[in-house]
Amino acid sequence: MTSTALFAGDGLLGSTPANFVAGTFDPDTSYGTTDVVNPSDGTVVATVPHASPEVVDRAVQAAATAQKAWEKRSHLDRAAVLEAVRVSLGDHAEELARILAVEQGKPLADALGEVGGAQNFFDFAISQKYRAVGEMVATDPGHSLQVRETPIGVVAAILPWNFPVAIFARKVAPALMAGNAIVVKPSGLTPVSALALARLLQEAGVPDGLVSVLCGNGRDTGNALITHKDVGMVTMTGSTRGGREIIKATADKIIPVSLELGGKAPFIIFEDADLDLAVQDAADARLWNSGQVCTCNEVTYVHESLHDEFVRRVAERFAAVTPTNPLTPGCTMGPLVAERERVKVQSMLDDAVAAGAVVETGGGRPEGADYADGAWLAPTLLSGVTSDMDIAREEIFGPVLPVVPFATEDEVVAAANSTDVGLTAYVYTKDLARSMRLMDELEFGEVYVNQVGPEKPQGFHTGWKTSGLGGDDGAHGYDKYLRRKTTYVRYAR
Ligand SMILES: NC(=O)C1=CN([C@@H]2O[C@H](COP(=O)(O)OP(=O)(O)OC[C@H]3O[C@@H](n4cnc5c(N)ncnc54)[C@H](OP(=O)(O)O)[C@@H]3O)[C@@H](O)[C@H]2O)C=CC1
Ligand SMILES: O=C(O)[C@@H](O)[C@@H]1OC[C@H](O)[C@H]1O
Repeated sequence: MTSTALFAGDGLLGSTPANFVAGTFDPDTSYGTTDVVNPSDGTVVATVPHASPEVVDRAVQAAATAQKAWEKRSHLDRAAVLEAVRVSLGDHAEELARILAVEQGKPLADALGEVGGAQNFFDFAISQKYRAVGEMVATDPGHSLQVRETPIGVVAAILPWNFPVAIFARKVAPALMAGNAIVVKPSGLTPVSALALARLLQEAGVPDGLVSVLCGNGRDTGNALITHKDVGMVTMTGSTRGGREIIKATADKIIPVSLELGGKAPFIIFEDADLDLAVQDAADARLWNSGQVCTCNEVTYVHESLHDEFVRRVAERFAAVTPTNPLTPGCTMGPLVAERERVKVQSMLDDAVAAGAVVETGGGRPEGADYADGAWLAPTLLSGVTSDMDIAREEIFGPVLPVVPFATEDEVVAAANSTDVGLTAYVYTKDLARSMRLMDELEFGEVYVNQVGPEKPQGFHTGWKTSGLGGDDGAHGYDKYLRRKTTYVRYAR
C-alpha cells in the first residue's frame, strides 16, 4: 500500500504543515493545532496550525491589496492564470488524489474523479473570459445610463470535508474570475488538500495575497474570518447548523452570504420505472463517497408493487460491496471521514432498528481485523421504515439506506416535501406527464429524472428551505461573486 505520509518533504506539501498567508507559509503553532487523522486506521498523518485572528487579519489585508491590482487585469488575463491552474491540477492529480484518500477516505479512483471535477469548475470560470460585463441602457440624447458588474472585493470561503478539492475549486475559480480575492478556511477534518492547492495556485501564477488558506476551527478561525470588517461576502458549504451560525455572525455586516447546506434527498421509484436502472442508481447514489454527499439518496420511496424485489436486489448489491483501504487498487468504498461520523451514523441506525426498522444487510462495523481501527461501516439497507421515522427524515450522511413503500403519487409527494430541507430529489418513471408534474410539485432546488448526478458545472446547485441560500455553479453561481454599479452621464446639452 502506498505510504500515507503527507508532509514528506517532496511535492506540493513540502515538509512542514503551515497556513498559507499572503503568499508565504506560516508554520506558527502558538494558536493551537489540529491533528489530521487517516480514517482508514485512525493514525495521525499530519498536525496543522490554527490561524489566529491576527493571522486572519494579515491574510484579509493582503487579499484586499492584491484584489485591487487583480480587478484591473482583463478577463482574458485572469482566464490565462486560471487556465494554468486547471492544467496544473491535471499535472498533480495523482498527488492530490492520494492526499484525499488519506485525509478524507475516498477511494483513489473517486479522488482522481474529484480532481477532474475541480478542473471542470475552473473550466467553467475560464469560459467567462469574453463575458459582457454590463449594459448601456437606452436613455435621452446626450445622456448615458450604464449598469456594470464589479467584483465584491474579498470573499471568505468556508469548506466542508466531503469534497475538499472540488469544493475549493467550486468557490475559488468563479470568485477569482469575477475579479475578487478569496481567503479559504478548510474543514478541520480535511485541511491538507487545501494547503496543497495553495502551493499549486502559487506555482501556477496566482498573485501572492490573492488567495490565502487558513486552518483552524470554524467557530474560532472561521468566525474571525467571516466577521472581519474587510470581508465583503461569505460562501460556505456544510451543515445547516453551521450555516445558521454564519448568518447570525455576519448579520450586522449586511453582506451577501451564500450557503450550500444539508439535504435529505428522496429517491422516488414509481411502478412503471425501469427497475434495473433504479436499483443500480439507488445503490450508487447512496454509497458514493460512503454516502457523504449532500445529494445522496437519503431515503428511497418505492411503489409497493416493486418494494420486495427492490429490497432483495439492492440488498444483494450492498452485500457485494467490500469496503477497503482507499489506496488499495480497485477500492470502490472506503471508511467514513472520521470516527465521530461513524458513531453518529451508527447511533441513527441503532435508533431506527429500535423503532422497528429491519436490517436487510450490513448494520455496523464490518467483521475482520482490517476493520478494527478506523471509521468503517458496512453498506446497510433498512426495510420496515415508515416516512415518519427519524431515519427517513433526518440526514444520515453515511452508507445507510432506509426504504419506504408507497401506494399513490399524492402520498409520496407529500412525504418527500414534508422535511425541512429541499436540496436534491430523484424521480424514476417512464411517464413523461408524471415526471413533469413531479418536477413542478417537489419542493427541491435540484430534481433528477431517471438519472443521478454529479451536478454539471454549467448547472446551478441550489438548496431550497433550510438546504441553503443562493447556490453554486453556472451563470447564477458566478453572479453571486459580483455586485453592480449604475452610472448616469450627461455628455452633451
Ligand atoms: N449542500 C452541500 O453541497 C453540502 C452540504 N454538506 C453538509 O455538511 C455536513 C457535513 O459537513 P461538515 O463539514 O461536518 O459541516 P459543518 O457545518 O460542521 O462544517 C462545514 C465548515 O463550516 C465550518 N463552520 C462550522 N461552523 C462554523 C461557524 N459558526 N462559523 C464559521 N465556520 C463554521 C466548519 O469548520 P470546522 O473545521 O470547525 O468543522 C467547516 O469548515 C452535512 O450536514 C452535509 O449535508 C456537506 C457538503 C456539501
Ligand atoms: O457538495 C456536495 O456534496 C456535492 O455538491 C458534491 O460536491 C462536489 C461534487 O461535484 C458534488 O457532487
